[in-house]
Amino acid sequence: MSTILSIKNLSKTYASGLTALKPINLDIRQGEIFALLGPNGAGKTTLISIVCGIVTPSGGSVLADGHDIVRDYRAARMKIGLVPQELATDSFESVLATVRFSRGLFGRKPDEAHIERVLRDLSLWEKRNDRIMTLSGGMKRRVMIAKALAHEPRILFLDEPTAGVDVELRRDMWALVRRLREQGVTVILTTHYIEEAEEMADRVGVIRKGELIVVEEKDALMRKLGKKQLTIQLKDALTEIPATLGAWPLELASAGSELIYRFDAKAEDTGIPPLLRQLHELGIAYKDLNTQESSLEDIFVSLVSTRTEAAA
Ligand SMILES: Nc1ncnc2c1ncn2[C@@H]1O[C@H](COP(=O)(O)OP(=O)(O)OP(=O)(O)O)[C@@H](O)[C@H]1O
Repeated sequence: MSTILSIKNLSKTYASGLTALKPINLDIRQGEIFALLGPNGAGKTTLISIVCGIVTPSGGSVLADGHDIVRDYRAARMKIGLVPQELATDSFESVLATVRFSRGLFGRKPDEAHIERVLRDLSLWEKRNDRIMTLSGGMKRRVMIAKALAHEPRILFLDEPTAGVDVELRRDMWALVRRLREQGVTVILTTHYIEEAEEMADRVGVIRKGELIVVEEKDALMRKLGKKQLTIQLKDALTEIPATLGAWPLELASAGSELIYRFDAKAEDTGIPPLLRQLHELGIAYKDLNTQESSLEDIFVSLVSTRTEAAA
């Protein structure tokens, strides 16, 4: 797969002296959905803002579809659509006029068929003559996306696209992002909802304190770092874990009625049969067993917290 966005040694130190990005290297592939995850203040918005020409980098370079974002700003910017975190709301303009205007800003020739397709895709066609200020928050968010797509960008940045939106709109957004990918648009999204990255992303990048600490295929990341959990529902609750089970990484839960065993999902030998045998020998009876895979959220939290400890 070819690279559509190439970020090399990109760094940013704000005038305040705060280093928001340590040198970052990242290649985004044509047509992928890439989720950029990180705690508050990690540098996600700074990274996006540099690529979109809103913030000046302190060092390094970015090529957007082959165009340098500084030297060849206009051509690079034409390739990129940005849906920012904040909604630009109180406009007296109609939806249609606003979206048409956005296209014009990039020097694109009018294309009513394209604008109609975008508005229909976002369920905004019926509202095209409404003034933006009269729309609901969810509809305004759709307008922001329509504006970002008006000039037919090849790379779309969505900064926290579903923050504060209802479940229905979130599902709609996910469907839209998938349709965009089918049309060949590359999507880079930041999100605090790890579930969203788990659902949508082909690859995941984790940024922490201005440093990209992980870039991986989502499935590989989940396989590699994923743990499984076996929950053993006991017939009779325990007050403590018997000392003879001390060698096992066990935890008591639900007031002693559940025994939790975490194991490496990729290991050949899970350790479950000997554990169950030992429970049997100790006369600890159980009524049910179930296993669960750790979510991307568990992995993310453990990645970010491990690094916190390492940095401390
Ligand atoms: N204009 C600015 N001047 C000085 N420091 C800034 C500026 N913009 C951001 N920062 C700082 O840079 C760091 C990274 O901020 P950034 O907004 O990129 O993080 P983020 O990962 O997008 O966070 P969030 O998830 O909260 O949006 C933060 O410490 C922030 O306070």
